[in-house]
Amino acid sequence: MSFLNKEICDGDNPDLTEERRTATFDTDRMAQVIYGSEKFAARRRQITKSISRIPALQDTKPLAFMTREEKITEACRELDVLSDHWEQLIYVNDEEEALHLHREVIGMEGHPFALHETMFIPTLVSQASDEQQEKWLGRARKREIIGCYAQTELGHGSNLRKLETTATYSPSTQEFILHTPTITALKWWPGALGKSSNYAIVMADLVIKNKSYGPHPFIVQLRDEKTHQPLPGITVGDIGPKMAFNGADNGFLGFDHFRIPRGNLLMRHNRVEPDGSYLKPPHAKIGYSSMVKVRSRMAMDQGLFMAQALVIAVRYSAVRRQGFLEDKSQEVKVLDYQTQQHRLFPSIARVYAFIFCGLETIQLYEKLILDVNKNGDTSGMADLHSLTSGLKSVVTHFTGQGIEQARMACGGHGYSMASYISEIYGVAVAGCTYEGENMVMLLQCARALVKAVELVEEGHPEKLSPMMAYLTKPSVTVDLTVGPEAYVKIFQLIAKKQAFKATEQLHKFMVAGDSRDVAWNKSAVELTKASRLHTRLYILKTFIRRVESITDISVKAALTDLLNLHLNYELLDVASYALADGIMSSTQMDFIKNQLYSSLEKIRPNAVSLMDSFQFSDLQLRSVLGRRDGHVYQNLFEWAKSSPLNQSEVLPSVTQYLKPMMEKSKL
Ligand SMILES: CCCCCCCCCCCCCCCCCCCCCC(=O)SCCNC(=O)CCNC(=O)[C@H](O)C(C)(C)COP(=O)(O)OP(=O)(O)OC[C@H]1O[C@@H](n2cnc3c(N)ncnc32)[C@H](O)[C@@H]1OP(=O)(O)O
Ligand SMILES: Cc1cc2nc3c(=O)[nH]c(=O)nc-3n(C[C@H](O)[C@H](O)[C@H](O)COP(=O)(O)OP(=O)(O)OC[C@H]3O[C@@H](n4cnc5c(N)ncnc54)[C@H](O)[C@@H]3O)c2cc1C
Repeated sequence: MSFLNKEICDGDNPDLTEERRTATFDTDRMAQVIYGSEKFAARRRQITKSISRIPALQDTKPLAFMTREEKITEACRELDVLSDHWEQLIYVNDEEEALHLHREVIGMEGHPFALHETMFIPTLVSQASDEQQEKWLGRARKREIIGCYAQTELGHGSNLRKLETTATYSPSTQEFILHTPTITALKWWPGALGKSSNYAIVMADLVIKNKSYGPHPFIVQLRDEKTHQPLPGITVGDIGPKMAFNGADNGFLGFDHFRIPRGNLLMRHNRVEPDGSYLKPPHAKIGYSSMVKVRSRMAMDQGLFMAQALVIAVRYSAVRRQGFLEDKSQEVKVLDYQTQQHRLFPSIARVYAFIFCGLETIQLYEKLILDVNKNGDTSGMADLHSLTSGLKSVVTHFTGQGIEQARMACGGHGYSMASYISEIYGVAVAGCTYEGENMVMLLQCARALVKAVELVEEGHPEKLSPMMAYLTKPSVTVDLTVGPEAYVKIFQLIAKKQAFKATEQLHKFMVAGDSRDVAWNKSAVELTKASRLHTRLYILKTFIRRVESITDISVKAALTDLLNLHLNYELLDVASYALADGIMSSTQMDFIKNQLYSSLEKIRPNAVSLMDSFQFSDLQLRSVLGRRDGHVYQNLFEWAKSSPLNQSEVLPSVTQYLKPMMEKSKL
């Protein structure tokens, strides 16, 4: 059966058309699985089509040739055009549609509303009282004001309890006095803070009558709404160019005894009364919920970053011909090399795995916020925190690796900014740092694991959350030919062993006299290993659950091949643990390897379509190598010709220096 879409393929590179002809499934159906529903997958296509009909939303010149100022201006121009067409393009206030619109039109290099949508509004939704929402949320949603999330300081990011910015309550005036006492207390890094935002959520240490209550969120106006000048008492600016994200004005911010009304402390869960008495929140970490929101989205977002790089690399690998196999009359597509498949296909499997996890964690967060806001029920917070802490660390790490492999898989052209892969890499790996540095977050996940192991050791396995239940599983011999469940069992044993070993090491140091903190630090590497295994087990199980639930037979078959590749690749990747503990034999290792290689062959005919199914437009991809039509070489030449260096034949650097130098040498 062929699922070739004639309309799209006419005039495409015949090598790509051939790939699309061999697909065994319908890419529209696969898109429904990727994007969670038929409705949203269809809406995405509809929005993409509408965007393509608005000339002002097409790219003006390649981003690679723009300065930072030009990138920022271009993003703002696009935002302005978008806001004129907002209601005609998407359902207002639909978060997923808005995200798609931004991703496609503005791309990934950042824009003034990125933090407004991802952290400013979500903080108002989760932390502001009804009265406060009445005052600010509507204005924020209508984009009358632009906000960001200012938490990290020059001296502290990971350790929130040591943030130095203070918000001291003055009962006589019923105001908070925001102050930056030292240079290290300057807010540093917040996206869109430097030049674009006129409001911010500021995390500051709440101080009442000389007592510190720790970091709390405040809404703060930074700039005059008419002139956009910083208000007196505020120092604000851009922190300069970064590895990527250069369309964003990450900023610094300092306060000089800057006064805000009492009502600017976000008071949904805690309160400061006029006399300065403090009402505690129902959970000590409820003020951290905006971070949990972004972390809960990161499996999806990182999956989509890696997907973009892989669309580019897989399509390019199907049009790039180099070397020979049997037939010496024509060079082969590089995608036919086993090494190329081994470089790319496991990452394709991870993309799908991360996205399926992301769909779940986004829903878990939405449910949690509903429970907290409607019923004051915070019981889900600890589990979601440990899950998303592990997940953000694991997915960002593998996404970075996968994108870098995709770049190398494109040979020399991958290194050119025409591929756009270097930009995707730079943007994606920021995720290893933002929303909690990966090691720090793996150690947060480990706290929950150690607690769970201790419960088992203390004879209370019934108190374990479902995610931790595997810690009670007995060791068994497993027959891998049985299918996915057998792989899960082995993975569970490996993860369980590591969790117990790391906890044992921690306890050993404590018994020897170390404090828990010191013992924790001496066991930290082992603890992070346990967190990674625990998280990878979760990802693996989600992948299996999702594939089992699919009803379309051809889509399910294609994803089953991908799942089998994932199971074998993941198990092989952690085989050293299994071998060391005698969980797996070397014969089983050979079985896994053979399964892995045969999965590569099965996936090969579907590779292009597995990536086409993400239905990224060329506008969103911004890649000469990854174009849907596969006309790579002509367009690379056009792209190079548009380089500013090629706008004149003789550059000033030549007339000013090289020519005189050569003339001098002739004398
Ligand atoms: C229409 C709209 C459409 C659009 C809508 C769009 C929607 C969204 C789209 C999104 C897409 C984005 C893509 C691109 C844009 C990217 C931009 C980049 C953004 C980057 C932003 C940032 O980068 S923003 C700063 C993040 N900065 C951190 O991330 C600091 C890490 N640092 C900590 O987060 C704390 O410092 C740390 C370590 C927990 C210790 O906190 P700490 O010291 O207070 O606590 P302890 O360690 O002592 O822990 C004591 C006990 O608290 C427990 N616990 C701790 N946290 C908990 C919690 N949250 N919930 C429950 N429980 C918690 C813990 O588990 C312990 O429990 P136990 O005692 O039982 O073991
Ligand atoms: C692109 C980008 C966008 C950002 N956007 C925002 C934003 O919008 N708003 C905002 O407030 N912030 C933002 N940030 C800041 C970001 O959240 C912090 O950089 C991040 O939380 C890490 O903190 P840090 O820089 O203090 O790292 P550090 O904690 O200084 O990390 C340095 C090293 O120390 C290690 N380390 C630190 N603590 C521990 C520990 N307890 N145990 C073991 N190892 C440890 C880390 O693992 C790391 O290797 C952004 C950052 C980036 C890169």
